[in-house]
Amino acid sequence: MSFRIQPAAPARPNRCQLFGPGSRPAIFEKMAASAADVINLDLEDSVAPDDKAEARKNIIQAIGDVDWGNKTLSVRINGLDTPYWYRDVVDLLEQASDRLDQIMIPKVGCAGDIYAVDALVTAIERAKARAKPISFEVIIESAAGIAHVEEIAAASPRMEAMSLGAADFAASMGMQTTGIGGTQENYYMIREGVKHWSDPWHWAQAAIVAACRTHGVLPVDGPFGDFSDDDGFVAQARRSATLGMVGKWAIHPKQVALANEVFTPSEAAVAEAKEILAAMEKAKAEGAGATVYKGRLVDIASIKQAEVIVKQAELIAG
Ligand SMILES: CC(=O)SCCNC(=O)CCNC(=O)[C@H](O)C(C)(C)COP(=O)(O)OP(=O)(O)OC[C@H]1O[C@@H](n2cnc3c(N)ncnc32)[C@H](O)[C@@H]1OP(=O)(O)O
Ligand SMILES: O=CC(=O)O
Ligand SMILES: [Mg+2]
Repeated sequence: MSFRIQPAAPARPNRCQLFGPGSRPAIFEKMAASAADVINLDLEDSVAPDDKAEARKNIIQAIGDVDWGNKTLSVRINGLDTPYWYRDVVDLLEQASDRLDQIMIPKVGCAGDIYAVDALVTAIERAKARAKPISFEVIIESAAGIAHVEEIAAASPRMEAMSLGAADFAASMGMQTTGIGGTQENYYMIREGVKHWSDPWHWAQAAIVAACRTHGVLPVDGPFGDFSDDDGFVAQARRSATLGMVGKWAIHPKQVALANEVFTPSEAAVAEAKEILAAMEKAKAEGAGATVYKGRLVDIASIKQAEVIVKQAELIAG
């Protein structure tokens, strides 16, 4: 371990982030009633330019009027390359109730993008004597974003979460696909005439996880566009969970239960983790740093691995 201890990420469940367009207020109550840990009301790409102002009003009203329970409530503002974002921030911070927890900043390309939003948010919070500071989450969805991912993760104490946005990421990278996440037909290796598909999102996800874990930020997998393909969603989510991500977006309500299931450690996984901890306690009492569990090595690093699973389960159980 480096001299610097790895900071813990925020201790709150983030298994599923359910999105809905701010221009579609009829679904807000349904979103609130869902089993998602995080709600993302959208002002950005699911809202047409002519509807931006109305969507802002809908969201500001719903933040105060709807019972969001104990969910993390977040609004995705427009990107810093648009004429909309400053008005999103000003109106949300000046007019929405303190129930708003978080702002999601899309298409971040460098730490300076976060600095700009932070400066504006901080000024309004001071002017309005806002009781609860707004936290930030960002989307890595451009070549610049992934190139500067670590400085972005470190950009502000407000930073709580970072998602991979597969759709815009693919476009920015010039990838030959219109699919949003998941298996890509042409990304395969071939051996003895048999195709073996590989994962084109893997490296970006791993870079995001490393940046997030270095700076105490929650790494999250973004959208999976084909909401008719449950198996594809689950396979993508399982890969993300295995890599260290804590949750995934749902762009349709049917994806919420799938994400919650994948990102909640199973009873069997928790039981095994606890058995490893017990085996290591016994080894320690006997003066050993390593022992054998089910025919395989476990040692002091295994304690940390097992604790990841046990702590995650405890966090979700509340
Ligand atoms: C690449 C990105 O940036 S992704 C993030 C931005 N995108 C978004 O926010 C899109 C979010 N999703 C949606 O807008 C919608 O789910 C759509 C357009 C994909 C599909 O909408 P619909 O055609 O209404 O879906 P469908 O008919 O299957 O809806 C089934 C039910 O779920 C409801 N519903 C649909 N979407 C949502 C949602 N996001 N949250 C809660 N409930 C929803 C519908 O109102 C309907 O309810 P009902 O049974 O009471 O009538
Ligand atoms: O905003 C999300 C994306 O995939 O793009
Ligand atoms: Mg996007």
